[in-house]
Amino acid sequence: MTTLTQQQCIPCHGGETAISQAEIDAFQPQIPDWCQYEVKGEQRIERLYQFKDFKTALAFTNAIGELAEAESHHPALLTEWGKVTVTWWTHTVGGLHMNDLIMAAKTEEIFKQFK
Ligand SMILES: C[C@H](O)[C@H](O)[C@H]1CNC2=NC(N)=NC(=O)C2=N1
Repeated sequence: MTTLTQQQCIPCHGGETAISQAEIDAFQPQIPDWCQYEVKGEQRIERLYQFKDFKTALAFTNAIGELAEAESHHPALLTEWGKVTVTWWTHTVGGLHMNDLIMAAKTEEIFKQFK
């Protein structure tokens, strides 16, 4: 089993396929606080992070934005007072790709710097 944080995202240009539920289940212990759900038939993973104020939530949002640009894989981010909801899925596969699991694990690493 490879460590998600040590992997890099691959560019998705279309033609890639979604990962299987068995693969998601195998990696889930590395991202235990993320929940998987479906929107219009597409799988996504999501986690809510909590912060002491809006400014810190915004700084975390920007740090995740920097990560997204560095890896060319981009989340949905909802920033509120004291909260950021991070959602990962892959538009080009219409569901979950390894990129999403990698990015969830890397999001966890960044959150450790905000604790
Ligand atoms: C070439 C580049 O990697 C692709 O356009 C990326 C950009 N960021 C992306 N982010 C997400 N979440 N899904 C994608 O399919 C996607 N495609």
